[in-house]
Amino acid sequence: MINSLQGINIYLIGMMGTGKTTVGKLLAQYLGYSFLDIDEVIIKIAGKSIKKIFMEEGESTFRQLESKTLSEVCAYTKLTIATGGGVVMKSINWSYLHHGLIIWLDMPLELLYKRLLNDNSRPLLQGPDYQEKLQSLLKQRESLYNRADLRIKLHQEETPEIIVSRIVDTIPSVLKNVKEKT
Ligand SMILES: Nc1ncnc2c1ncn2[C@@H]1O[C@H](COP(=O)(O)OP(=O)(O)O)[C@@H](O)[C@H]1O
Ligand SMILES: O=C(O)C1=C[C@@H](OP(=O)(O)O)[C@@H](O)[C@H](O)C1
Ligand SMILES: [Mg+2]
Repeated sequence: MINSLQGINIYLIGMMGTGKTTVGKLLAQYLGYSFLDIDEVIIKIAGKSIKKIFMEEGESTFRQLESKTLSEVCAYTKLTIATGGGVVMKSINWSYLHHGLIIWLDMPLELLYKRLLNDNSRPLLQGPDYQEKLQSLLKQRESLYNRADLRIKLHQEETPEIIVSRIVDTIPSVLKNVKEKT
């Protein structure tokens, strides 16, 4: 399977907290790929946290940095890339994502609520009504996530290792479609 990927990048998309960053690192190791987290690249470029970028410069500056970073990384190969949950909202970003294989980590809100309960690093979820915010974001984004090449349903807590093995087992079923894009 690894050879038949031919170095094509893998983009993980999905809501905040689904495990894109955690699973992406392990998946990269398994595939012999390098790992990149778009949020981490932005933090390095801006020299501050995502939360601070939102606070001091606003979401639209963050979204511009996100698109710019994505456009630059898609020039490389053999990368597993964890995107931020909102990357699907800008149509230009799809032209970058489509350079590779797009995988949606799809997790029910109930599990996400638990994961994100004590997390204060995600600026869009601050405040006691974070569950409503998360629900409304999913409503806006679900049909966009559904454009992914592959959807991995995470209906219960599973270890990152198990999730990686499920991804790896499912990739061959979509490789033909992906090669047609390249
Ligand atoms: N499979 C998993 N099982 C248990 N906890 C997980 C799993 N994947 C991620 N987490 C935890 O959930 C939180 C969000 O994970 P993260 O990888 O940052 O998600 P994302 O990048 O999609 O926002 C982190 O605290 C992480 O340690
Ligand atoms: O869903 C979003 O709009 C965001 C998700 C975050 O990344 P994760 O999905 O890795 O948490 C980060 O990019 C930023 O806080 C905005
Ligand atoms: Mg992340």
